[in-house]
Amino acid sequence: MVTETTPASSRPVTSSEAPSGSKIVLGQNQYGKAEVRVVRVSRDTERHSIEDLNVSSQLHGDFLSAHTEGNNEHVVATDTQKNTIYAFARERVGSPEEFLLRLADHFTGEFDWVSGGRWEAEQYGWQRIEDHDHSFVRDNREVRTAVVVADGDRRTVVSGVQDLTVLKTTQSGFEGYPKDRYTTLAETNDRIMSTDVKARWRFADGAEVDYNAVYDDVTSILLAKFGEKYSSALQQTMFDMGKAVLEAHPEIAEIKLSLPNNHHFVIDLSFCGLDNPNVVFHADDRPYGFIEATVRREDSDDASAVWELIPGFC
Ligand SMILES: O=c1[nH]c(=O)c2[nH]c(=O)[nH]c2[nH]1
Repeated sequence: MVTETTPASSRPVTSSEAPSGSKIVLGQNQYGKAEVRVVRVSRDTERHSIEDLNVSSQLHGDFLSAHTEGNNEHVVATDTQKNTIYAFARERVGSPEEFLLRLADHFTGEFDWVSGGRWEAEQYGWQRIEDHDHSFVRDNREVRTAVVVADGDRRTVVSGVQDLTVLKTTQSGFEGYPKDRYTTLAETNDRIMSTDVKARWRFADGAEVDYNAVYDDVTSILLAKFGEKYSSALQQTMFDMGKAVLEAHPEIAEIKLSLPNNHHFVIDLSFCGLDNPNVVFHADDRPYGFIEATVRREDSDDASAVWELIPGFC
């Protein structure tokens, strides 16, 4: 007879029977290599160029026996996934979206049990130093992002931008909001408005896209709309930004925006007898207002399964 020393309730469940009697099964799972930093130098001529990416690969498919039996015959090693990223970069990158689509096709085509996955990239910009052929300075203006979700033959491409910090010194206000006993905020029709633009736009299935050109145009539209007209609230400006992107790009089905309101408070300088007509501000880093929305075509398809794989957006 085996003597029990650990109370049954605190033992890990090692069989497929939970204490409640219901069977324990493997739920959603994915695995791969995260954050493979790959820098590709194009050096066909003396005038070099750089593509600087941070790529993650996650496979979906039949990996049941790896989890439940320790059988790795389906487990394409994460190390192999990393090597594949480097090897594919040897041929070309082109755009993060095309690069990820090639990885998706490779892994789903090469391994029968890989039914799909999620490939993601951040891309960092470099600018030439004074038109130099092979010297560059990192352009930290923003980070470009791309995600490809594969599910069988379906490919969903979501492009994006983040850390694009913008500020306007006037033509922004916030008035007409409800006042209750907790309200202290003064109404204003002249304030600084600033945010770090984080956006993701999903392409309609099967769209033929020049991803680099669309990226440049979408970021220009977002910037132009931020400054263009008087803002009654960040909510209004955000919707205008998203709407303008969809109006200009029929191949985009929807765009999600996630915008912190980087508050700038006017400092009261009366303590030393000075006025302050919106000249000196305190740039507060927290707390911040947090304004998020999806702007979409009314008849766009439901891509909620894809968005579940892209956290951080409502
Ligand atoms: O643009 C704004 N939207 C808000 O919802 C809000 N709330 C707040 O206190 N300030 C602001 N500003």
